[in-house]
Amino acid sequence: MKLDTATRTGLRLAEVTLRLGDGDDTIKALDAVSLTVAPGELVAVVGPSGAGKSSLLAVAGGLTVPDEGTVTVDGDDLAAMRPAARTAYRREHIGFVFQSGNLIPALTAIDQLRLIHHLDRRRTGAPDAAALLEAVGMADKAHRRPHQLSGGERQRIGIARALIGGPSLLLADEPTAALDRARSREVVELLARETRRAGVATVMVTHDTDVLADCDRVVEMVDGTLSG
Ligand SMILES: Nc1ncnc2c1ncn2[C@@H]1O[C@H](COP(=O)(O)OP(=O)(O)OP(=O)(O)O)[C@@H](O)[C@H]1O
Repeated sequence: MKLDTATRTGLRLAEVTLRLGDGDDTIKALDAVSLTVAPGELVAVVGPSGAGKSSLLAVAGGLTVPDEGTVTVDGDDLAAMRPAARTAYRREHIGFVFQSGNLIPALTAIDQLRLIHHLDRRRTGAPDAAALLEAVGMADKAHRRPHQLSGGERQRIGIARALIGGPSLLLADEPTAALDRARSREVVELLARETRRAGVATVMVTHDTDVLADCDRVVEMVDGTLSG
């Protein structure tokens, strides 16, 4: 399961500004935001509703190109890529974890991972599906479908699926929103452990103050600016 992580430098946002809306309604969803996340580091982003947390994940993941500033993953400038190249780059280097796992209902746990592996055939050196299920503590439930799993178990599969391509960057959008307190802690502990083991730079947006102790660093967004 060893990946070549020696050349990784992680995520770097430098003076990123993103304007949304038109005309007089234009707002700065991100206002000169700078953030560096090292390989193996888990950074939590907290802040009130509308502060710009989703916008931060969108630019970090190359889903939105900022108006100003640069976003680099392992030194590769996302904004400088053509859209098709950026999409390919995202598939190959960036993993996403969603609020509720977003699993495919008809597929077993291991097939959720194998599907991504299959779509991403070009990758070499990525961890195999069985090993990843083992790593997230789900080896004994590999053949269950999502409706036969708890919310926390589904989220474990969601994390394993995000890691299957051996990404450099992992972006998690409120991964504990659907979970109770104990399950939330377990899922974020897992995220922290896998972040370190896989040497991935992880950014997690959360409203959940219970899970912050398991993060390496907490930054706060207010009105499109970052502090912490
Ligand atoms: N397409 C859009 N057009 C105009 N304004 C937008 C658009 N999308 C988001 N916004 C505004 O940009 C700001 C930042 O939104 P964003 O979704 O990034 O906040 P957030 O911190 O993720 O909020 P929440 O915690 O509620 O998810 C908000 O003021 C929002 O109203």
